[in-house]
Amino acid sequence: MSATLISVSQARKAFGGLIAVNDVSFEVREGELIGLIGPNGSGKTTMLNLISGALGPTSGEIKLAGCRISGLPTEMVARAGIARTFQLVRVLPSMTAIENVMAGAVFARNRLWGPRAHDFARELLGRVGLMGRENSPVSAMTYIDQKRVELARALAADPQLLLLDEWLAGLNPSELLIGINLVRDINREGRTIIMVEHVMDAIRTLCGRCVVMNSGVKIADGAAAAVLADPDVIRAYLGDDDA
Ligand SMILES: Nc1ncnc2c1ncn2[C@@H]1O[C@H](COP(=O)(O)OP(=O)(O)OP(=O)(O)O)[C@@H](O)[C@H]1O
Repeated sequence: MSATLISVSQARKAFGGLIAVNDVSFEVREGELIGLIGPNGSGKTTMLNLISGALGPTSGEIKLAGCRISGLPTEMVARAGIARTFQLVRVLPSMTAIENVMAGAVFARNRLWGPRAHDFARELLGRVGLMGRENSPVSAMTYIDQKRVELARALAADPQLLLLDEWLAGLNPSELLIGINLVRDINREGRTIIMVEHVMDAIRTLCGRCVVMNSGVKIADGAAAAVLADPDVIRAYLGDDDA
């Protein structure tokens, strides 16, 4: 069995009186692709924010390959090997696609500069389906293409762990198929992935394992098929009245 890459121990995040993440623990092993799922407002994005360092936990601890990362600033977490995409895309609109991706390479564990960063960024844009669009200003791109740029930028950091926050949301059926294959390929290359996703077909197809949150609490953690058939999980999604 592969080694533990990320371990989340009793992570808690309170916003005033609201406990968005309530003493959640789970581990992800090297090479795994797990789904972090749950109904709206269940704490998934907050969990990603804790892992990426965008937020510090109120209590608890997060370790990457055995080293504590919780409480570190985002740049240091990025440098340690965690990259992410955002639910609402965050690209640098005044820059071109390739400039955005090259900006990601600066945060790589092995920083790349100049022509090497440029070549790598071009290769990554090709991978996400944007070959020939390197010099397009991001502000002139569609939302979906901006998502592609953001994924390429995350990959440019050469992360050990990639966090995808609803990266497949909003894709049409043919784009979804391409997106699913892309995520699968990225994982098969050895990159560990945690994906927050509402597209259940993608979860079923891609994720060996799922962690399920509801109202800040982890309610299930196991093989995707078993978890999605768990009555507690179904109840959480449908609400008590419909379960
Ligand atoms: N910065 C913040 N300040 C106050 N409350 C917050 C903040 N961020 C999140 N919350 C609250 O924490 C709870 C969990 O939100 P979060 O965005 O983590 O859920 P989610 O599972 O990602 O939801 P969705 O699937 O809708 O994106 C929600 O009640 C949300 O309103």
